[in-house]
Amino acid sequence: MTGTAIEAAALGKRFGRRGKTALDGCDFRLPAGTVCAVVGPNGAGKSTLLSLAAGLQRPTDGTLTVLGEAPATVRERLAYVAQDKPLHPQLTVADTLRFGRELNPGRWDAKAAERIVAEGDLDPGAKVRTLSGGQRTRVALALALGKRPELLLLDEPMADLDPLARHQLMAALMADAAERGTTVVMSSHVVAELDGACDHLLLLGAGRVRLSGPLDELLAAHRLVRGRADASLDQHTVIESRTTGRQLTALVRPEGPLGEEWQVTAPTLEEFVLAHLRASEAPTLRFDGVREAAA
Ligand SMILES: Nc1ncnc2c1ncn2[C@@H]1O[C@H](COP(=O)(O)OP(=O)(O)OP(=O)(O)O)[C@@H](O)[C@H]1O
Repeated sequence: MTGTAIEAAALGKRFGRRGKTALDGCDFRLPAGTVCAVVGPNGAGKSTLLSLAAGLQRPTDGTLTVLGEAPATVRERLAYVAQDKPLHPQLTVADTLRFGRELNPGRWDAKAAERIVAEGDLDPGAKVRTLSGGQRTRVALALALGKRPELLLLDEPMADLDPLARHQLMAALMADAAERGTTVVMSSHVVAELDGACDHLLLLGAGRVRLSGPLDELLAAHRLVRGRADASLDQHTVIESRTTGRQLTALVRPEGPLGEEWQVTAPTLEEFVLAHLRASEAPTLRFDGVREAAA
């Protein structure tokens, strides 16, 4: 699949007249067919962005297009799993999936949905209200995948799953997305669960885009350096540096060759993301083809 899955231009969302600004001047483009991680500290605007993309809220500034259209007009082509995973508590698991089929005539994939449920050993006759948080997550993901969406929006989908279930569901989700070219946009606080799964990153901080682009390009623009605390990194953009005794460790965006006084390695995804989360003032970096509007 080619084209753009989501595009934001000067996107803003404010709650109430004098209320909180959740998103402010966000510009980014997400190509179709990618698996994108949305990362950022609490309150950064991740859930707001996902719910705007799902067409459940409207921007107060700028524009957001999803699959080339206004989000509310493409609801049939996307699936959204909210953080609280609202399901009907009185329905059984089987009824819930039946409901999914009725709501999605002509596109419901019963096999895909039933497989997700079966892999969790869920009793199809069990009422949703009797399920654990993790089991409900599984049913919500089954509903979402059964819909055969072109775009899957997942808000911290794995938060209440045990590590084995998380691993297994993540693998099932990624295999399904790869097979069908589904675009997946997934917010998460667990960087380790994104490693190997995501090929794109959108890092938000205080409602603004701080990193946007293919993960490999973003990572390749950074180096982890170790050296003497008195050596200079003046020529480079230092994202974060720490000094322990006489030793300095820093994540940098090199602006030229790094001198021989530095021991240079590629940062892991975790090192890269954590450094950016800690360094909230680091300059924005994007490789998504979007030219940032003048501040
Ligand atoms: N319905 C609302 N009314 C008022 N303020 C809101 C509303 N929803 C979100 N906000 C505010 O907008 C900001 C962004 O919230 P959002 O839930 O999008 O952040 P988040 O990045 O998803 O956070 P978390 O990681 O904690 O889930 C927060 O300051 C929050 O208080």
